[in-house]
Amino acid sequence: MATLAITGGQLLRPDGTISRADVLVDQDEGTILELGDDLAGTGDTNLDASNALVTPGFVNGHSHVAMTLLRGHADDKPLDAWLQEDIWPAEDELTPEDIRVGAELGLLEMIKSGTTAFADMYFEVPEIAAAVDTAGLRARLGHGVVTVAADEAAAREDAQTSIDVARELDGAADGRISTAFMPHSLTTVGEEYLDEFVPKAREIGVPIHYHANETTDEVAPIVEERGMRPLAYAAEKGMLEPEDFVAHGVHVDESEIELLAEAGTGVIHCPGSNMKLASGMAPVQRLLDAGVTVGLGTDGAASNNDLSLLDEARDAAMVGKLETGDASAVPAGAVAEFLTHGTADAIGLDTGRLEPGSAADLAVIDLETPHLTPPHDLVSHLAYAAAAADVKHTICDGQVLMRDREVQTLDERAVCDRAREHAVALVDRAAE
Ligand SMILES: N[C@@H](CCSC[C@H]1O[C@@H](n2cnc3c(=O)[nH]cnc32)[C@H](O)[C@@H]1O)C(=O)O
Ligand SMILES: [Zn+2]
Repeated sequence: MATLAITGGQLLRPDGTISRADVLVDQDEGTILELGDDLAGTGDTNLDASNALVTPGFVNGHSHVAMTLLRGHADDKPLDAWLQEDIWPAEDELTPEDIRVGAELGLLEMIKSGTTAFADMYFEVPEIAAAVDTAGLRARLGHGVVTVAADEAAAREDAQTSIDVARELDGAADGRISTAFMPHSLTTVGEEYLDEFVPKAREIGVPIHYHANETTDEVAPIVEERGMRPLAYAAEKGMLEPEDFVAHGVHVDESEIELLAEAGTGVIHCPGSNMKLASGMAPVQRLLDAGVTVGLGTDGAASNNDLSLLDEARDAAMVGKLETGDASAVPAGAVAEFLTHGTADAIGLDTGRLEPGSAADLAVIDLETPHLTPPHDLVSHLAYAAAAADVKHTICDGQVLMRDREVQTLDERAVCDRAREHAVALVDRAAE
């Protein structure tokens, strides 16, 4: 058995407290063997965590990782115009190789900012899975279905692809990859396709993930046409099960909050994207008060514009206070849960807690820097002051993905060079 010891650090425990502990990892099993006062010298390899905070690897509950190629391509527009005028035309030009290159760039950024697990909706998913396999992260992947502009044959094929991808890739990358059926949203996928394909997702036993109630423009047509709130419609379509999770949930009313709480369906809060596209402020504290499982996501890099969950954590705390007018809303402890097991639970991945037997997915945050001094409260630092560049080691499934800020599984220079070339060529093609 190969072992790894992470020694000298302060450890974020599943109950949200922080105390001194070393960690011993079984690298073959990818699990934590032991937590102890003095495990220095017990591992085959050692990572130094002195004057550092050891946390579960961060979990990104909603992303479109290959969209890194479109970072900075279209800014300062609302959702509908942004998608229709800029993003979808550029995405029409994406080749499978572009998606592989964009995914590698996104995964590089995730590793460098302490993220070890994520949920992702995109297309050419086998390319993304291959990148995840190489990079070493854990993921729940799915093919996003859009039927609005498609004829019936193309729409059914798109939905069938989402089912096939979910079936075929589940368990890939030595079990680090799981999947979901991913209709894009309740307004971009026709009812007949939900009726046909939601039961197929249930048959193969995968969760359903979709964008919901992101903007008022998405809520109004459903209320008008059907006389019911979008999430009541989702429940009627069988898309509000405990394993399912929706992105955004910005414009949800009390009846929908209750539906989510009763169903046990998770909500992935994406405050950066919601602010940038001016979509609105999700009622996160009310969701928490009602008992809804809330996670955190960056959304794609074209609406954020980075994939760092530490930025997202601070945004979540700040927006939570602004939305309620109450400075005690969405406190640091809640944000620490969003970063770790809160989001893992929402997307159904068994990670986010550091205890013997659990997944060895960890991030080590260097505290030896002015903006993380003094150490009154390290949970506060996690929520309000830490940044991506403070992450010095990242471990997933017992493997060291980054050591001393040096990524081990991807060649940083080569990935960035390739991404630059592919992104420039892509935007040129889209402009033709
Ligand atoms: N099969 C579809 C792709 C769907 S993937 C998921 C889609 O979600 C888009 N997307 C990214 N961020 C958001 C968001 O915040 N709301 C809605 N859609 C988004 C993204 O650009 C991508 O087109 C097609 O071929 O067009
Ligand atoms: Zn999205």
